[in-house]
Amino acid sequence: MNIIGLITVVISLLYSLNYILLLQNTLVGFINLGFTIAYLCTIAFTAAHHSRLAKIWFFSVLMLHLLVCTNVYVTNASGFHLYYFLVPTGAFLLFELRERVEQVSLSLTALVLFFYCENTPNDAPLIQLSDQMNHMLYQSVVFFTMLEVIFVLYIFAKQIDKNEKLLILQASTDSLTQLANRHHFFTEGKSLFDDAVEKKLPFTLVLLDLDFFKKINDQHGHLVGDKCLIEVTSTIKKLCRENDLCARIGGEEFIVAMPNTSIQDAEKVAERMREHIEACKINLSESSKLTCTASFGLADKTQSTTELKDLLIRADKALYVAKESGRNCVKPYYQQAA
Ligand SMILES: Nc1nc2c(ncn2[C@@H]2O[C@H](COP(=O)(O)OP(=O)(O)OP(=O)(O)O)[C@@H](O)[C@H]2O)c(=O)[nH]1
Repeated sequence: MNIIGLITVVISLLYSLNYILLLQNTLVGFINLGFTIAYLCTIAFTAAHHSRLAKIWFFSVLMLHLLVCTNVYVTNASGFHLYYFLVPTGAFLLFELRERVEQVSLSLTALVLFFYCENTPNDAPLIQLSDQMNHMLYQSVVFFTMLEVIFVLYIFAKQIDKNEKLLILQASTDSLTQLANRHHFFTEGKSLFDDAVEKKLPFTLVLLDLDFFKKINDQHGHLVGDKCLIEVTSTIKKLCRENDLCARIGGEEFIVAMPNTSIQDAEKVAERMREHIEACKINLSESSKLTCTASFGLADKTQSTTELKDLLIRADKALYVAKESGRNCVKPYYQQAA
């Protein structure tokens, strides 16, 4: 709103200077300066967080201004009433979606005023203009209208782009940990896996699950449980490489896809993660701290794993073995095959 208000202030100021300096009519110039100050108030209202009032004020001043231009300063031959076309576009862009009443009523008012100005001749304008000057003003109106439409559409396109990016991010991110969610993991992970198959490069999945997490929730509450999940997330992220894909695929279940990593190397990383999680202390109060542990299951791409889900099944089996072996340990799938 501030940018549009500011642009309008500049355009209105240019017209004021035109009336005073070129057309030598100080009365009209000063009336127009009054409207310029009124546009400036829009910025003041926005700064004072009266956003809805600022928008209503802006469009009301604009419509009154156009009426005065067309029916007091000059005549409709100068085409000032063409600026009414900007009102519906601006109103639908600037008001919130729920502010339908404002959008529709301002647009309808602009429509009515346009036809009123179009059909009402001004027999006694304050400035008598030659045909040439009328034509020049008419062209300036078309020029500024087009400029503002381009600007408004540009902002609109940027807003759509921003919203689209936000929606994509929200649809692919876990809101608590900000990690990729299950859906995103399977989409992104599949392309990483397929790439590894194509290039015949190693690829390992590390699946980890917090131990006795239900007990943590039951004893300390869900907020503390959430704190654990956030802490574990930061530990995993700290120890992963940039190319690894980390995700939260269940309540207390995380996964890391490690492209171009052998199961032996991934095991070392997983062991480091396990140690860091075990060493991590979550503050419950000044004097008490909570620790948690996690179990890990690993599986790597082999000749017999043609799909990501095959790897996940194996990593899940390895995780089961880790849980059965007393938890807080790392179990690669190949150890069980032996
Ligand atoms: N705080 C919190 N808890 C969650 C969230 N999602 C799932 N949980 C809890 O995680 C717990 C998982 O419990 P279980 O599946 O029994 O696993 P566990 O207690 O960790 O036992 P093991 O995995 O066998 O060591 C449940 O109590 C869920 O309510 C979450 O977003 N926040």
